[in-house]
Amino acid sequence: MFEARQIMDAPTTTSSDGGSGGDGFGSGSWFTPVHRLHETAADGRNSQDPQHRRDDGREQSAAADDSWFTRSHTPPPAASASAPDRDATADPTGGSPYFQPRPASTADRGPSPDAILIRRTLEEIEPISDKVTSYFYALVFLRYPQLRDMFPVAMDTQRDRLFKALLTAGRHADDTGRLTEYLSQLGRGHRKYGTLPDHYPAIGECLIGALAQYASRTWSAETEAAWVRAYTTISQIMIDAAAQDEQHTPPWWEAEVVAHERRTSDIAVVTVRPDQPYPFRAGQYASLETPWWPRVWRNYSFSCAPRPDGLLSFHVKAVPAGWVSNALVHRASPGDVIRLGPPGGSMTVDHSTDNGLLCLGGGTGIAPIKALVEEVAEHGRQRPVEVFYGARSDHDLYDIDTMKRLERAHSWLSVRPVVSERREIGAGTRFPQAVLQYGPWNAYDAYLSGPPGMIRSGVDTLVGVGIPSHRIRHDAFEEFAGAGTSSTYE
Ligand SMILES: NC(=O)C1=CN([C@@H]2O[C@H](COP(=O)(O)OP(=O)(O)OC[C@H]3O[C@@H](n4cnc5c(N)ncnc54)[C@H](O)[C@@H]3O)[C@@H](O)[C@H]2O)C=CC1
Repeated sequence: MFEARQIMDAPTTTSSDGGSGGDGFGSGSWFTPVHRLHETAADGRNSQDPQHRRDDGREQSAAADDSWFTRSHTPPPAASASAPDRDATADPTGGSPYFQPRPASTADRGPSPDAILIRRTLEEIEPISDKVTSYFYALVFLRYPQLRDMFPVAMDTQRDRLFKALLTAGRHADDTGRLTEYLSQLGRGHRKYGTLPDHYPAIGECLIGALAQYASRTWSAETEAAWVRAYTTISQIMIDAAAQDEQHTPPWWEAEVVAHERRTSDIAVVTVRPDQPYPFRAGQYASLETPWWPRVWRNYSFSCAPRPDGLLSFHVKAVPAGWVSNALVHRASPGDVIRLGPPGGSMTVDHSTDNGLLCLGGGTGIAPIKALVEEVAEHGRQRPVEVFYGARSDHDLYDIDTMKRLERAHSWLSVRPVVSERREIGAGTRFPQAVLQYGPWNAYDAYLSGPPGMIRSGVDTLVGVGIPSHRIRHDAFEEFAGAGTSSTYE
């Protein structure tokens, strides 16, 4: 058994300003970060202010495992670990040997030695991941009790996020392009939690400690060294992205609720006014924190394109045990102030093509589809946009009036409600398969938003009718993370 603390002299990346401080985080440890986030954010908000401290990795993956909102999934980018022509000087990985692009000839031979070792660990712990997660957090809170305040009081659904994000990053170790994009977004998103570079060594140490404890069959000095290299790179990418972001963006935005419209007993359209300009694109999402559940963040897609008055809207459905969603639907009212994290996701319109847009929105998944339609309208170039709006019942088509209004205003837009469960037996239409009754879709890009099952089945359906997967966009729910159950996201 290898114990993380026995390898304090493991490879480190040091810098004059980034060494471990005397605050108990990673002192004398490894994974030393290069960049230090400034104590005071660009907007003057002090990330050390206990009022404003945010949980470190606890929601590490607002990007990582909250299914649909994880990060927008665009098909695998061309860049990968095997890209032979990568510009080494622009390498955001800091030139780690772990992520060194391999020549195509060797890349073709399969995963790197480190990736093989990491995958073996992951395979061993997968059946007992619950235990490993608990042990990991026990280590974090025991060894670094000062980190406890950064996590929500109740860890329930938050519990495995940080750990899953770390494992996810490890799992995709060889896919440099996607991993860098994922980790950069993760690093930027962590600013709202008050995460500092000095926190990373502590988390890394506990990660290795938990893995060493539970992956005893496959653990070895080589495996440990592979994980250390991986984590060093992972944290460096996140730290660098956060430091860069800090130059021009606040860690979070305060936003006042200016309108709260109940559409059904459990769905509300919430409109907020951010305290300063909030740049985003239609199709993206933001994480929201309410005053009632500090440090609990959930992601919601914007239901509007950027507006001249700067207001933002979200469609929120109160789900069972959904702390944030229930608060937003049943408690929030004009005058309340919530917090917004930075925008995330890449389910955005590609304006470089004239392809039509085939949009599938299921339930509250219609929100970002409406935003995409608005952006196409504002862009001015007429492209066919075909929206299929899936709901279980007529009652659940809570936004059909708005969508139909948009359809009347734009000749290039068609909106088709698809109701899957009707009173009359056999009267419902299957969604998303309903698109098969129309088409052809080969000159369309597809945008999917809704429950994970709908997205999976939608992707299968669309690939089946000939839309190549690189032209199908949706927010990822499994790409870099353990799939959430419907209770882990709102
Ligand atoms: N960017 C995104 O992808 C967004 C995703 N969402 C997610 O959308 C979901 C909305 O929930 P509800 O409004 O309760 O939707 P819902 O459960 O009522 O389903 C909406 C539609 O999807 C279909 N559907 C559901 N599960 C399916 C499956 N396994 N296979 C095929 N079709 C399926 C239903 O038949 C219905 O037509 C939530 O999970 C929410 O997190 C919400 C907003 C944005």
